[in-house]
Amino acid sequence: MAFLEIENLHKSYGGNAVLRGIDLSVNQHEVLCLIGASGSGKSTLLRCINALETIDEGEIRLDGDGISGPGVDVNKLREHIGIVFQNFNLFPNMTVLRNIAVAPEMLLGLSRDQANERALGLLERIGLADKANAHPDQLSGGQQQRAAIVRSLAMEPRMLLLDEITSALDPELVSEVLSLVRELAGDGMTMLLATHEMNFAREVSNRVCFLHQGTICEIGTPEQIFTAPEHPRTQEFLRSIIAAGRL
Ligand SMILES: Nc1ncnc2c1ncn2[C@@H]1O[C@H](COP(=O)(O)OP(=O)(O)OP(=O)(O)O)[C@@H](O)[C@H]1O
Repeated sequence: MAFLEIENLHKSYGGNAVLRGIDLSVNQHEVLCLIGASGSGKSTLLRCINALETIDEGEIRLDGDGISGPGVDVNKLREHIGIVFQNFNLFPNMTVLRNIAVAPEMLLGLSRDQANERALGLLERIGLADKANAHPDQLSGGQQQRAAIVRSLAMEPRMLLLDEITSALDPELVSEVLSLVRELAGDGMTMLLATHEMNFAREVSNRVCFLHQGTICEIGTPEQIFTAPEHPRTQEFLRSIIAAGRL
């Protein structure tokens, strides 16, 4: 049994069918990258998994337990599955330390000292302990994104969803964020990522999934997808990526 299982997932916005029968599974400790053109449904898929969107049809299971539909404890679900967004979404009025400590304190019941200690340990890990008392706007985009990633880690999630986490960054700041993701992958964190960074997807993924207009066209190892794609849509997408110098 896969760790995360998605079966026949459908999601529409009004008349716009964005996800059209997604079947996907992610194994424990696996890194799976979603690639595809803008609007293909990558973010929506991640948001459905984390219950930020309701689903119209289908089922999502985590470790065998249903996590979609009515009756699901959304707070519990979000303890288990962290999500990091393109725009960091750090709380602007809190210090970096509080940003990381607040959820473990409020939701996991850690004491303030324990939560701060956990947060500081995470900041040390990413070399930002000296920024603990700064506010997010005093950090670079790359530093903010790394802080947002460890904020998710502070909840000790079983899985992370990463939604275009480098898209809002200046190119010179991308690598520090990708290095952190690479490190998490090395530690065995189960991750589902939506990314436009093809070289990164190629390097860090166990499998790559190509989405086209809300359906999975092709899924395979990075080697297979990037060097021998079978589906004409995947081939076309990769040709355009190569022509743009992004692979
Ligand atoms: N809240 C919303 N309300 C209405 N339509 C939405 C909403 N969110 C997404 N959509 C639509 O759903 C489609 C898929 O969007 P989504 O953001 O999932 O694609 P994506 O593959 O992540 O794109 P990108 O690579 O640009 O982030 C798009 O047509 C988008 O306009």
